[in-house]
Amino acid sequence: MDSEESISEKLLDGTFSLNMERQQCLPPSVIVIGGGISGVAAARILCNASFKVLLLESRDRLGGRIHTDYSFGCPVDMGASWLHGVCNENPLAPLIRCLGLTLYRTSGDNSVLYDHDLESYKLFDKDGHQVPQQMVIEVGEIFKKILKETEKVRDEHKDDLSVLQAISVVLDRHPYLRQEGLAHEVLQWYICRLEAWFAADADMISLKSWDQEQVLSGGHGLMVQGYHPVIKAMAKDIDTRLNHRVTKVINRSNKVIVNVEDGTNFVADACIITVPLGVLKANLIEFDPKLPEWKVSAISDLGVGNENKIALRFDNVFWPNVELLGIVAPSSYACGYFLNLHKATGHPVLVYMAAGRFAYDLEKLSDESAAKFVMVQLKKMFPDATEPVQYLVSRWGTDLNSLGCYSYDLVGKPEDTYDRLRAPLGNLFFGGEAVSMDHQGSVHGAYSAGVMAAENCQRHLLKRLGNLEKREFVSFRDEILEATIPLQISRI
Ligand SMILES: Cc1cc2nc3c(=O)[nH]c(=O)nc-3n(C[C@H](O)[C@H](O)[C@H](O)COP(=O)(O)OP(=O)(O)OC[C@H]3O[C@@H](n4cnc5c(N)ncnc54)[C@H](O)[C@@H]3O)c2cc1C
Repeated sequence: MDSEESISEKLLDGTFSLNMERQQCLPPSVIVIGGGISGVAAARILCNASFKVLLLESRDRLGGRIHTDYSFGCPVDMGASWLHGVCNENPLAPLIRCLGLTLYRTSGDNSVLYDHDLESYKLFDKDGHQVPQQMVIEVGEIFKKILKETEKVRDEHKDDLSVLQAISVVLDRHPYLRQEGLAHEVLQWYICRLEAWFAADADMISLKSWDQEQVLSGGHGLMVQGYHPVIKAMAKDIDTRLNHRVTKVINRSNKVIVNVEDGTNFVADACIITVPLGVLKANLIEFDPKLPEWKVSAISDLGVGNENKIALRFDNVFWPNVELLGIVAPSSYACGYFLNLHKATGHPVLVYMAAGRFAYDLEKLSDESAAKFVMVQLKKMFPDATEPVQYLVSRWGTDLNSLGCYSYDLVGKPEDTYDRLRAPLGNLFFGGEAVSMDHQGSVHGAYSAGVMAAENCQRHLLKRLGNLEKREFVSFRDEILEATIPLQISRI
């Protein structure tokens, strides 16, 4: 006779017959699809509550859009790198504190526009001349005025517009806000920074909702040791299958059957789906029964942006000790900037960051050509720049495991899109950054969305399986909240 343990093993790996009567003594079983922070958080909550959990991940690593690369001999985050909201209210703060991870605060400002201190910029024109700091400040003030005026445009229009449309209405009404020559290029650079936050071009971003997010307080902090330790700590002892790409999810009243690309099937009482929105949009997972129309439209009503990083490691540091080196240009598309990791971490690494259509265009280049392109940009600023000894290129837009970097609000997005996106379907629950209640597109938002999906799933299963009293609600957060160590911030 099978032991309790082996029965539940078989239940999860699909070798047990489907019409088997459930034995009351078995723990409820849940399959979590996707091993990014949302999936790992969901799996952690359920493991801690003594559920039988299986985490299926298509890549050969956990972390998803958190990807700390160590090939430079130091941590370099090719996906998320900032904690947005360096404060104790950040749901990730307790874990970051517990792990003793250091944050390098690039700005104490909560704004999505000025997420780096102005004095730590240096902007250059295409001929390598530094833009006078006074001009950078003055154009920054003008940009603020333009954005303030777009609020009036928003109030006047019943239907949503794009941020770019609103800016051109404002400039038509107030020609004195238009900038010429170098000042125009600096204005484009500010637009480029705004676009970077959403990872989308200004003609795609919703005027109605672009500034509605309540960004957590405490400013923005770079994870000096990288984000990976957070994933590693949370994923400890979770039954994880890497290289398991899910292709089909069959949702029945008392079971969920999950098919993997290699033909393996797994069965559980419920399933939490945390794959990126881009993967759902591309229909890479088939659902049986098909997803209802209201869910399908929620998936298509949200946008997914793109951002790519090209990290360069040098033998020596030939650039100034500022956090960001920017290049201004006649259009926001042609502007660019490098994050100086040397200032935050002491390692001679620059990270070029590209967003929106430009990020997609960069993916058309080979790694070598992309690195060459970036070096041309760098040499405009520093003609004596040495060649990099190593480089890394991300491809979040075309990688089938992500198909974009994070979600954003498209123009005209219906009000209830997020509610529909996160609504469960029988035994299926939805996690991932895009379903976050308040902080879509962020690591802490993705984490909270995973926790929420797990708690909803836990409640649902305990009710369905009728042993609510026997099991306690145990939350990962409760355990780590005990920690009283302060956040370690290397620059205040
Ligand atoms: C370049 C970049 C920069 C960013 N910068 C920041 C930042 O500084 N700060 C911040 O807070 N956020 C940032 N983000 C956003 C942040 O990384 C994400 O919001 C968050 O990591 C998403 O986590 P997730 O668990 O929802 O999704 P993911 O991390 O994408 O996890 C989903 C997982 O599902 C897997 N998967 C996909 N398809 C399948 C399948 N068919 N079967 C099984 N598994 C599958 C994927 O491989 C992946 O591991 C950035 C993102 C990018 C790409």
